[in-house]
Amino acid sequence: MSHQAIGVEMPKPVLLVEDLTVSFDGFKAVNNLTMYIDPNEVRVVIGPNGAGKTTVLDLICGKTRATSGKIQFKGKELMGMSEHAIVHAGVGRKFQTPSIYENLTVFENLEMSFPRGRSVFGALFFKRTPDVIDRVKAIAAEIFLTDMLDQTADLLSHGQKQWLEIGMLLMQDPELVMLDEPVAGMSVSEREKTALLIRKICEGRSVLVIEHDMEFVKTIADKVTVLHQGQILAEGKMEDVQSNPKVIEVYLGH
Ligand SMILES: Nc1ncnc2c1ncn2[C@@H]1O[C@H](COP(=O)(O)OP(=O)(O)OP(=O)(O)O)[C@@H](O)[C@H]1O
Repeated sequence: MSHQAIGVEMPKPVLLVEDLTVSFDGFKAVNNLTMYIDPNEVRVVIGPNGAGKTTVLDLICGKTRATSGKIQFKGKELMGMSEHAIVHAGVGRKFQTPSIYENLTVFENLEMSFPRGRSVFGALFFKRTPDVIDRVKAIAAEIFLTDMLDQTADLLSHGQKQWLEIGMLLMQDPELVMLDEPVAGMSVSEREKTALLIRKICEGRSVLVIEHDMEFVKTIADKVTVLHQGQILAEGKMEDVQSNPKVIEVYLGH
């Protein structure tokens, strides 16, 4: 038997985070964090308030500079790159606060996020070509807003605005999508649809989500990482993490 036949082929992680630390005036908000995210994986980061979850996303998207460690995306080091270059490399992030244009239609909001529409010249000479229209329509269908394409965004419900923002990220076809508390403030039915949406968008890309709603986490997560005081307390399948006594003590038991 050859050696190759013995080993099981592991997927190469899309995102590799190793020994990541950020210190704010000596306080380590993220402390020696190592995690790997696979292609097509939905990873959910949970943990108590102040555990460092948002800071991890800030570090990956270049908003905050790490003190030390590695962040590699598809083999490319992201540390030291500008936020813009990180987006360009294929990492999209949705923040908690919406950044849609309320007085533009759903169509226009999506259209503006098409990569060609983004530079000054792109915006000036932007043409509503069939490929743009097709892409806007395809994304609108994914985010449940086909019937709202001609409505201005201010008429959308809170949940629909959140979907629109996810749609604007998807227009750029990122390979890693990061979502910070995507279902906060949503109704039960909007949560269910958001879960479907996340399970759909992880086909062909990876999704990293911060979430507090455990019922929602159960429905979307391939794997869960529990953060506590900037470090990983536990990691694995939701069932295992949920029954982990350490996790119950610091987080789920409260
Ligand atoms: N720029 C900063 N300067 C100083 N301290 C910071 C900074 N950013 C975050 N922190 C601190 O780092 C810790 C982790 O914060 P972070 O927002 O990442 O936690 P979190 O797990 O996302 O919490 P929550 O669930 O409340 O959103 C907190 O104690 C916070 O006050």
